[in-house]
Amino acid sequence: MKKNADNKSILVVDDEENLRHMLHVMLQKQGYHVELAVEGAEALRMAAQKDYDFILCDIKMPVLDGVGFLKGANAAGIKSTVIMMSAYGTVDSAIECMKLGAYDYISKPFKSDEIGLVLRKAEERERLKAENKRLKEEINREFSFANIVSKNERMHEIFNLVQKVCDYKTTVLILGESGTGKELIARALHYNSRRKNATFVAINCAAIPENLLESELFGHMKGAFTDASSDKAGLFEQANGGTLFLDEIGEMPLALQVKLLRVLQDEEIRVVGGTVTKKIDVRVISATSKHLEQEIAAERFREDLYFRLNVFSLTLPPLRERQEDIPLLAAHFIEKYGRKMAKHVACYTPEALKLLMDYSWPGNVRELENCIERGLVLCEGEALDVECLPEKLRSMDGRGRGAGMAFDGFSIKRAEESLERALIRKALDETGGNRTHAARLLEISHRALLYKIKEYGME
Ligand SMILES: Nc1ncnc2c1ncn2[C@@H]1O[C@H](COP(=O)(O)OP(=O)(O)OP(=O)(O)O)[C@@H](O)[C@H]1O
Repeated sequence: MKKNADNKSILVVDDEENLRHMLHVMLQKQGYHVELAVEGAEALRMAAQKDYDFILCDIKMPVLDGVGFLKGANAAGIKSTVIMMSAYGTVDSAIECMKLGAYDYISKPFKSDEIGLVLRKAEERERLKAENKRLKEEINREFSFANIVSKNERMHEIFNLVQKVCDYKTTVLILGESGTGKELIARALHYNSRRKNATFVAINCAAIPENLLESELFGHMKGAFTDASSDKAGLFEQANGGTLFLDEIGEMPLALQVKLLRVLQDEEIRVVGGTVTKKIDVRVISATSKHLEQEIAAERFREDLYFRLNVFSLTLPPLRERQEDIPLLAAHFIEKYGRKMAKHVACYTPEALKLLMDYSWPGNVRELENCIERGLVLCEGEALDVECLPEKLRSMDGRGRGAGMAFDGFSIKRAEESLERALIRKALDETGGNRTHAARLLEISHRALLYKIKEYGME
């Protein structure tokens, strides 16, 4: 017979000598390393000393039967996968064993193929469990603080706050322009908390049509509306025990804001079309790039919900206010995409860095990440160079020409900032970094220049 068990260990527990012998021979042929016990108490002693992959255990035995063995195994924290063998008349006990944590049961008498099949199913489950564990660890690593890059003081204050608040159920509101890392911080809050083994569910409130958002969040009963052909659990239920991230909360329709407030206060949901309420334990993190105070003034956002969400708020600075992060983030993304594309790009050239530093990044870290990913596709050398960067960055030649073009949006304030930054850099270049002379060239006071250098993080 083909060996497929890869020398996995198995403990056979049965008081019938013939069956023990038959299983021993058969399982050994299939490649298992087999050991034997005659009843539950002996099996418990053996399993306490050695981690068997599987335990094949009879239900009816003298001294300690299968049910007693399972109870003892649970109490001793034995993690082996247990498969029960039930004889005629012990099916009820077999079901009790499943409730106690046995993986499956097989009815006696059985054919060798049957036992092989159950064991292979159990092996597949073990493989999936291990894979799941590995993926969870990978996710935990991905959203650990080590992967959130910054040396900016304000960002470090935020990391400290995240660490302080992550284990509490306190609702957190994350503010900041698009692409500043709000979702990344929300995930860090979840994956560094006691909730990390439960689900993190994210929803973008702006991306779901208004009429579907309620059922998406709270679930619906079959027939609640025309398309509700079956019961469906909502995101709150999926995130039970974990975290629900409500992105673009500023886009939530007013009618739904009332319902969300009630859920946050009562910690229970009512599914659409249902009559009963369900208790839920969900930590809610919300985020927006809008000014919610302005939304409240315009009567588009409820003040009471704002106070409920804003128990603890974190404001992420835009990338243009933490320029010192640009080289770090660029190196981080070069490493990340270099690895993904299997390309050995070590770093960036000084000229490329200058362009990255001069640009105002209206799309913040996301825009920088996209720019580096695109750059790596084009890059043929050891270092990311100017020609791999998008035209909009290159059109700023460091002499201030086209500086306004570095800004993609419509905000006059941001365009002015972008132009000011480029002119300051140009003046500093021209004067070899002499701030007094640069201020003179710029026709502003020395004090004003120092203030602007600090404000734009150009030190
Ligand atoms: N400090 C950082 N270190 C490493 N990667 C970052 C950092 N900040 C943001 N990123 C990356 O930038 C991208 C955008 O971040 P994220 O989606 O969290 O932004 P956001 O503020 O939620 O954007 P939006 O408001 O548009 O949803 C992501 O791929 C994220 O991993």
